[in-house]
Amino acid sequence: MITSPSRSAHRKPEATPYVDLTRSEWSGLRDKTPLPLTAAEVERLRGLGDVIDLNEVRDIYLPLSRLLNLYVGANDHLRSALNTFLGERGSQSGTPFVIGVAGSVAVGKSTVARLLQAMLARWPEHPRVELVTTDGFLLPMRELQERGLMSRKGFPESYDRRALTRFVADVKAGKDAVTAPVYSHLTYDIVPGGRLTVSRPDILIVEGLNVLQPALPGKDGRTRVGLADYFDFSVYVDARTDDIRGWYLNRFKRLRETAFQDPSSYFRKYTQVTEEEALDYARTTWRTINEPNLTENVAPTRGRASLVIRKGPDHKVQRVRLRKL
Ligand SMILES: Nc1ncnc2c1ncn2[C@@H]1O[C@H](COP(=O)(O)OP(=O)(O)O)[C@@H](O)[C@H]1O
Ligand SMILES: CC(C)(COP(=O)(O)O)[C@@H](O)C(=O)NCCC(=O)O
Repeated sequence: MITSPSRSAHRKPEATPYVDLTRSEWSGLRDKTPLPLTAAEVERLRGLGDVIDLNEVRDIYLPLSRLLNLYVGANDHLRSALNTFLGERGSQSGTPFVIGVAGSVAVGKSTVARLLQAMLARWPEHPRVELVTTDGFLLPMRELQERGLMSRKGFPESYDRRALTRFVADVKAGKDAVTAPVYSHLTYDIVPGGRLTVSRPDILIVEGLNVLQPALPGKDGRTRVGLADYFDFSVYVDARTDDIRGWYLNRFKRLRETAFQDPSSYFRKYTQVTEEEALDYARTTWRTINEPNLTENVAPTRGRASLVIRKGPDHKVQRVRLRKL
């Protein structure tokens, strides 16, 4: 009797634009890239509560540094092809390669961004790497209060998104001395008169909660060019929401013993109450601000990232998903 093969045997593997790699598969892709940082340098770049060490740098961030070096080189070729085509209308000189780093509050994206900055700057092809965090583009506290947005801090509407996009567009266009406002975690506000200047870097890293958000349509209903449209590559730092919540609360506890003690800290009042009372405030902030923002705005942008790095409960990266199409 002839039996037909089961349906599933015939089913083609589902087409996906991603390649999923385990930690060890990904770490094997570092090839012979040398380790450019010392343990002391990694220590200096590590954020509060993060556990990144030299093993993590070797296994996770070296392959990424190698991949990005290859991408920057390929992008230069593409740029010269475009310049040849455009002739006089092409850009005068190289435009920076722009990398977005996205993820929840307290997921550790600033450590990832700082590590990438240090590692990418060691390549002779692109030594000038600038890092900008989007918190500088938050509306000043007074304006957030006036608009009733204090409990929406970090949500897309709490930023001057137009200024942020203009900033990245200007850097990408190769303008000299482009400036951005500066935020202070200490005062929980924009630093009055503070400016950060970026001058024609080889690479610009833009780190923040909402960097992968699509642009809102204009008043005429037309789509606008958004921040992420200027990215040549993007990284989403991912983890289970419960783990991130734990990291947020732990960090709050440790900040209470350190940065909050500073008389100019906005959070100084939480050093004057019991730890339990302070933690109650942090739990409420997580539940009413950071978690809804993660669920409604940040996590839905994950699929737009060129690379998703997934951390386990111990902060160590377990899996990596790279966009290949
Ligand atoms: N209230 C605070 N006071 C001082 N530093 C803070 C405070 N909140 C966050 N930070 C620091 O600011 C940096 C950015 O934090 P965050 O925006 O939560 O992003 P992530 O944890 O993903 O890097 C971290 O290095 C963190 O330790
Ligand atoms: C400043 C932040 C919005 C992060 O901004 P980002 O650098 O991602 O633009 C965040 O750290 C924050 O302060 N969130 C408000 C709720 C809280 O106090 O945790």
